[in-house]
Amino acid sequence: MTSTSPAARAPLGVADPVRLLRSWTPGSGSWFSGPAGSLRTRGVLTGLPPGDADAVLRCLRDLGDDAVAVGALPFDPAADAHLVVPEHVERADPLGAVLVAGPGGSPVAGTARPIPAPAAYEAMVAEALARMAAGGLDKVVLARALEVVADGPVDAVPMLRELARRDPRSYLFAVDLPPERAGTPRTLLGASPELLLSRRGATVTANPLAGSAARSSDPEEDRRRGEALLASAKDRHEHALVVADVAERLRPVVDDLEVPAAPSLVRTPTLWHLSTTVRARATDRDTSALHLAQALHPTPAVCGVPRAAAHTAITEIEPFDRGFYTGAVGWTDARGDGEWVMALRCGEVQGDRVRLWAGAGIVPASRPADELAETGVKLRTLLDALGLDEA
Ligand SMILES: C=C(O[C@H]1C=CC=C(C(=O)O)[C@@H]1O)C(=O)O
Repeated sequence: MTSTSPAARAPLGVADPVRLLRSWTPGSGSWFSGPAGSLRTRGVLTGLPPGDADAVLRCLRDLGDDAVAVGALPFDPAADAHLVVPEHVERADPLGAVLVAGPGGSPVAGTARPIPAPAAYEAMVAEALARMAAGGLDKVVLARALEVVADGPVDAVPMLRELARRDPRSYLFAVDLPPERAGTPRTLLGASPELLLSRRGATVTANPLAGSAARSSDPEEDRRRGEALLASAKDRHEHALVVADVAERLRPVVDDLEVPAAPSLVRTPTLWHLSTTVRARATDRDTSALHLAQALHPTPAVCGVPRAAAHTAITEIEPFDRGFYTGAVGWTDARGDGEWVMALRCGEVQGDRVRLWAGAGIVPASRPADELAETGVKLRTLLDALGLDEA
């Protein structure tokens, strides 16, 4: 069955996930795919208040039971979110293991400038370690960026297909952002491994990740690296800080919180991560997925502990504004259901520019060279989609 329906009125259709992916073009709306399904939106019925989850839920309820809001939350909770009610919404099964056939497109020709230079990123990590030694900061996530300037306009379509081809089981997204230049679409696209929060009926799920190790092409070495990550005291500590924060912030707004005592391993094509799936029951119909996502964000997987000190350190140490990177992308609907995914392993495409980012959690046992290398591996997700070698 396939249908395209006005978001606010008719039931949502169930379409072919590959067709939905193939239907996406920059500026035409947004596209999401994850283990629970795919979503493609078109047009804008109305914009929404930038950060007010109560007002968003009220507005969706006024529009009808099937109304959906989609968009992106910035890293800085004080900055404006970008949320819209689309004109049309289609849903499909997860892309999952579905083969996304076809060539990914030719490599982008151009230059990539690291921001800051690699040695300066190591100095940033050293600065964070000095702040930790001085007291008052237990963990901070520090990011670096690559600014790609291409020889012509960058086509986000083959990039998205290549991301999907390489990792169809990740949380894939292409979100329309408000253009900075009239007539030039601006898209945030990526393949994130991390679910910030989903709510389906009463079931609430969060899946914090923190603690990473590069994969190896040799199966034996790859397995060894995964096991070493699971046994690493430094990474277990980095991870535990995130899980504790997520549990503490969810507890007041949910029932029956279940937090596993130890993490497990998850993998992307390039990295192993420590992962904990937190489950709970939502009891209040006025607490939507957006409310819950905002209650958690920014978790120490992207900010740090304590949150305020980490946020200050990020603002003072990083040489750029993160914008929507390390924010969240996703949707919430009139019933309060929704899914918000961490905006990681992503890039922003606009005209002839692509900006990509990667960060790493810094704890007192971190070493600058290791964190630089880890961010290099994380940048590969988007560099591979662009067909570029630089990291
Ligand atoms: C900040 C990023 O990853 C976060 C999510 C998973 C693992 C992380 C880590 O091990 O440092 C980071 O906290 C990023 O990919 O840019």
